[in-house]
Amino acid sequence: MTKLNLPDYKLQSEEVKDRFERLKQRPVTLEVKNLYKHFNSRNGQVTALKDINLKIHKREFVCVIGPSGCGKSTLIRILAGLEQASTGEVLLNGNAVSKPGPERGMVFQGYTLFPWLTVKRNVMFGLIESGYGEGEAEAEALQWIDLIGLKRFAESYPHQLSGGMKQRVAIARALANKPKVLLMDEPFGALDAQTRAKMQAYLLEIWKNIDITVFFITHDLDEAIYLADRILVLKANPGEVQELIEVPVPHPRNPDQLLSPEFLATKKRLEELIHPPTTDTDEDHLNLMRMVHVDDDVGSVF
Ligand SMILES: Nc1ncnc2c1ncn2[C@@H]1O[C@H](COP(=O)(O)OP(=O)(O)OP(=O)(O)O)[C@@H](O)[C@H]1O
Repeated sequence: MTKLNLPDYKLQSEEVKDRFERLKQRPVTLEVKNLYKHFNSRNGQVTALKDINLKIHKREFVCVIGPSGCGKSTLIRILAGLEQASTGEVLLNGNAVSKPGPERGMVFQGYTLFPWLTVKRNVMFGLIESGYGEGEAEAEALQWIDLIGLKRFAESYPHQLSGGMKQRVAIARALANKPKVLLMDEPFGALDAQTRAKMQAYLLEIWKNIDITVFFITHDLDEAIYLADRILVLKANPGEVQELIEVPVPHPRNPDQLLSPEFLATKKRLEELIHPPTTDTDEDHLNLMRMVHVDDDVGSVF
């Protein structure tokens, strides 16, 4: 097998370097400071998050990856104000976050639409809650429904929509309240590969056109690289920052870049971080010895 000669994932073209320079000059929208989260469990205290520090700039797209149990969902729930930090703080445009608020829209994996409401009513829901009158909320909701390409389905119910369409409505519903930050916890995790790819392109298109900062959890390395400006890699037990990677893939993103050297170099680095090579255990050696002993031909393979 030919070995690919990949560049260092830290190597950035002038174009990418310039983009990060500009990005870092934008105001900080979301800041996490010295954040710890402990849970009490039957087996004692679990430190789900340890000393997390992070500054996310206006209109930045940050993806979060890490092994199961590294605290991704706990972190996004704290950012959403659904969970409290044990110590440390979260600041949104300099103000401490302690509960959910309209400046943070949320889209999670399960289809969280109200099944008894039409698409239009689902999108209107948050607007009515925040004080819009019926007519105004309807006009605003219809604009968002149009933007997500579901105008024909405004009067449909969630069960009449495909998975991808439901998530588009969930995105429209979150964005209708004009949040500053969109918090997404594996929003495309339940979709088939083709729909997922469409949703990624679609999300990037929306992000390009509106003033929104995105914090996006995923298990899919390609998805993280394709979408993110930076990727936050967490490790487990305790959940802490392992690396914050500046994705060296230029914008605008397109699916052809999935095979570009900088994309593959970033993926290789993420794989090293997420799935470090396992070392041989005593057990592996025992099994090998057993194989060599029982067979006359097997031995020649080694
Ligand atoms: N309410 C809770 N009570 C006790 N422990 C919890 C609670 N919520 C999370 N934990 C623990 O905190 C750690 C982080 O959990 P969390 O669900 O945030 O991880 P995750 O990275 O989102 O995992 P996954 O990728 O599997 O969804 C785990 O050890 C989990 O068992």
